Amino acid sequence: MDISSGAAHNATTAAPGFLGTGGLAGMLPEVQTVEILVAISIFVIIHSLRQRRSLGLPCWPVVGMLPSLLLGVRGDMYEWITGVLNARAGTFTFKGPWFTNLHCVVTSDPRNLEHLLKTKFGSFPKGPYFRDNVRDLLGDGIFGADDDTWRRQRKAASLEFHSAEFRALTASSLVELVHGRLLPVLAETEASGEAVDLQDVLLRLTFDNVCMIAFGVDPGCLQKGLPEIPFARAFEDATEATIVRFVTPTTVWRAMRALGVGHERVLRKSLAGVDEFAYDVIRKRREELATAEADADDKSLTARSDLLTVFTKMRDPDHGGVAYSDKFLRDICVNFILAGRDTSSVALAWFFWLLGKNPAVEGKILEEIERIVAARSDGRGEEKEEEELVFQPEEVKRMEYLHAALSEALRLYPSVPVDHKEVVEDEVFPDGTVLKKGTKVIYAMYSMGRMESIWGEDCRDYRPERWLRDGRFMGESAYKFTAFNGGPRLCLGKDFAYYQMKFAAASILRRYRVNVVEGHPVVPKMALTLYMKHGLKVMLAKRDKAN
Ligand code: HEM
Repeated sequence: MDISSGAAHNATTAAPGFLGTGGLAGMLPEVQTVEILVAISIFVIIHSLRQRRSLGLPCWPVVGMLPSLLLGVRGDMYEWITGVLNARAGTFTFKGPWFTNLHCVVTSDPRNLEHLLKTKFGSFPKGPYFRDNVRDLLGDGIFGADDDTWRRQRKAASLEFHSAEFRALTASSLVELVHGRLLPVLAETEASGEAVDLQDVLLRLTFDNVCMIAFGVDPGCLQKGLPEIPFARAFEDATEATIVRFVTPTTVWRAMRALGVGHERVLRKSLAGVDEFAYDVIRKRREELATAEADADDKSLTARSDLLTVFTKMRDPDHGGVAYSDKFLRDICVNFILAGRDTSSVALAWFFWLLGKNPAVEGKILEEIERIVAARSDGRGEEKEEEELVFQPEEVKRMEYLHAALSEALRLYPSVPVDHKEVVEDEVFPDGTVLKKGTKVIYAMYSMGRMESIWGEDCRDYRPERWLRDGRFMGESAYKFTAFNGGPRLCLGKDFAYYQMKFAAASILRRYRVNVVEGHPVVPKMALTLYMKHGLKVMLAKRDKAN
C-alpha cells in the first residue's frame, strides 16, 4: 500500500489555506494511524474467520470467543451450544479471554462420554477447581469428592440405597407426601379455579421427600398456602451463591469471602441457616439413638432407615472404627439433599408440559394406568373412591409406558443440562481431540438429546415409543442417554427418582387434567439444573370418565 501517494492526494484535494505549508507533514502520522488500524482490523477479521472455520467460532485477540458466548447467553444458551456442537460433529474447543479460566473443551460425542465417564474414569475427576468452589456448602461430601473420600461414601451409600429398608422408606414417604399433602393442595387449587405454579409445587414435594430420606425429617414445604420454610430458603440461597463462584474469578470471590461482601455475604448467612438445621437434627438423632439403645425394648428409632440414622450407627473403618463426626454426617445429608431436591421435580415439570403438547401420549399413559388398576385382584380399583386409590410398588413397576414417557422427557430436558470434569494428565479423546493436563471438559447432555447422529432424524420429537420393544421398556447406553451420568459415578438415586416421578405423575394424571395456562412462556433458566425460568403455570380440571 502506497501511504505517501494517499497522503499527497489528501493534501492536494484539501483547501490550501487551511493546511498551510506545514499541512502535509502534520497530516502524515494521522493518515498512517488510520490506515494501520484498518489494516490491523482486516487482519484480525480474516484471522478470526479462519479460526471460525477451524474451531467453529470466531476467536478474537485478547477476548477469545467471549463475544460469541455473550451473544449465545442472550438467547437460549443450551440451543446455542447445541448448534455449535452439531456444526462441529460433536466437539469444540472454547477459548476464553486471556488470563481467565474460561477455556474448555465441550463435547456431546458418546465415544468421548464413555471415555471420560468409564474407560479413563481416573483421569477425569471432579478436580480441585470444582471442589474449592463448592467446599463451603458441600464439605467433603460425595458430590465434590474424588478418590478415596468419594469411594468410601459411594460404597456405604450404595449399600443403603439398594437395601429393602430404604426401598420401604421411599415408598412409605411418598404415600405420606403425595396423599397427605400433594393431592390436598391440588384439590384446593382446583376448587379455587386459580392457576398454580406446578413446578413450585413439585419442587416442594421433592425437597420434603429428600429431607425425609436424608435426615428422616419432613421440613413441611409442601402444604396448603405454600409457606416459605427457613431451611429450604437457606438451602436455595446457599446453592445459588455457590454457583456464582463458577462465573467469578477465584481470587475475586476469595477476596469477597474474606471481606464478607456481595454474594459471599449471602453465602455465609445462608450456610449458617443450613448448618443450624442440620446440626440440630444430628444432635437430636444422636440423643434419640442413645435413648433407644438404653431401652432395649424401644425398636421405633433403631428401625429408622434414613441416611442420617444409618450413618450415625455406622463406624468409620478408616479411622479405627470410631463413629463418624457431626461434620461428616452434615456433609453426607447436605450432599444428598442437593442431589435429590430438584432433579426429579424439574423433570416432572417438563414432562407435564410435553404431555400438554402431545395428548396422544397422555392418552396412552392413562390407558396403562387404567389397565393396571383394573387388574387389581381384590377389586380395589372398582370399589374405592378415587381419592383413596394408592398405587402399590409392584403397580408402579408395571407402568412401563410411563417409564418410557419420563425417559423421553429427560432425553430432551435432562435435569442436569451440562456437567463438568477436569483432566489430570494429558489425554486424547476417541474423536482425536487433544486434552492438555488441567483442561476443563464440559459434556452437554441437553445437546446430546438433539443430535441426529445419536437419536436419528426425529431426535427433536417427543416419542416415548423409541424406548419400547414389544411394549416393554428398553434402557439405552448411559453414554448415549446421559441424564443420569454413567460409569462409576452413575446417579445413585436413579431408581428412587423413577419411582418418585412415576408415583407422583400417575397419582396426579389419574385425578386431573393439567392444562398449561395459555400464553405462559416456557423457557429454560440458566442454572446448573434445568428449571423452567418462569415456572409452569397450570389450571387443573378434575378428570371424570369423559376426560
Ligand atoms: C430425575 C432425577 C435425577 C437426575 C436426572 C439425576 C442426575 C444425576 C447426575 C447427572 C449426576 C452426576 C452429577 C455429577 O457427578 O456431576 C447425579 C449424581 C448423583 N445423584 Fe442423581 N439425579 C436424579 C435424582 C436423584 C435423587 C432423587 C437422588 C437422591 C436422593 C440422587 C442422588 C445422586 C447422588 C448421591 C449422586 C452423586 C453420585 C456420585 O458422585 O457418585 N439423584 N445424578
